[in-house]
Amino acid sequence: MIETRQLSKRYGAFTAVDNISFKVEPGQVLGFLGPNGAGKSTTMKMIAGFLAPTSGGISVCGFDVQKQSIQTKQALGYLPEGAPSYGEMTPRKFLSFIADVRGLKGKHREQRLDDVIERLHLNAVLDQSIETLSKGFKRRVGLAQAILHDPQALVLDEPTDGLDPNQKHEVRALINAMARDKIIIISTHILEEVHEVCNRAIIIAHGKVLADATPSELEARSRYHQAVSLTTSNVTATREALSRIADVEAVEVDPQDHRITAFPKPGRQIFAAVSELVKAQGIPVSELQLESGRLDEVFRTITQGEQQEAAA
Ligand SMILES: Nc1ncnc2c1ncn2[C@@H]1O[C@H](COP(=O)(O)OP(=O)(O)OP(=O)(O)O)[C@@H](O)[C@H]1O
Repeated sequence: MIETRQLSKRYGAFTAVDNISFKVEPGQVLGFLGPNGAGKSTTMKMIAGFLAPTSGGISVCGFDVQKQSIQTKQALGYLPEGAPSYGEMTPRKFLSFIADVRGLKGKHREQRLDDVIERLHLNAVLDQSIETLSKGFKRRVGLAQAILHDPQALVLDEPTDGLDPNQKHEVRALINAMARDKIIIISTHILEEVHEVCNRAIIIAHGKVLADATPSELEARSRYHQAVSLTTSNVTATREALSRIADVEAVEVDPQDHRITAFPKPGRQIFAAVSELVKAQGIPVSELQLESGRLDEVFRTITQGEQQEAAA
């Protein structure tokens, strides 16, 4: 388990992380979301033991991060923001160095090195200096060092930053494969990533936790939750017909793609009624979709609401 207890970090008078408490159990992939400067990296650095908290405590797999730093580092893999240090080293030398620091020996050492090199597809760049690698490869070298000792807990700061769509997909698959028995915390700006890899999400802003829920629970807070969207060439008539359905509260047309969205009255379901209407009136529809909710809208509402409160 990773546990933070009333964790705070202040830089002079500025509070970057403000009284954050949470527990993450094995099998959970926690997505840490928040606008720029929210305090995500600062929290992750404290969990990884790279930054001392101003107050509060952290334990990783039962070890106190500050008092048992060696045991914590054995139990934890950490991918910091940006590229690995030691840019003049090649990935081969860098990973070999990390293997030594981690105390890996003999056959096990070779197996772990082979495993991460293969998983992160590093073979082609093993002998090129890290500083000359593309951003995506630098990120993958960082990930390789984080998982090299096969730790029980992983803290990954923006693991897919700089990767192309194929690489993003592969790294998300890797995280999913590791998720079964590990404790994983990732920070991300990419909301679709939350769906693909996380089974829990914490939204923070100004160093405070504003939401802690599953991605589905967050989506259920969206005004699009249970709304029905469709695309048709017959926009005006369809809009009018939809607004006459008894359980429809409002109908909106996206000014950009002319997609029509019907919103249900609270607690009502409208998908069946909309489908029947489309069939009965022979409306030419190219897409008809029941919306689960939009995380981007929930994220904006939660974080901007907090900003407005802070300004008031
Ligand atoms: N060493 C430092 N001295 C003073 N302020 C700092 C220091 N490190 C971070 N901060 C401030 O603390 C706040 C939180 O920073 P942090 O990097 O944790 O945010 P973040 O959520 O990771 O942002 P991003 O999404 O942009 O990476 C920011 O306002 C940042 O400017």
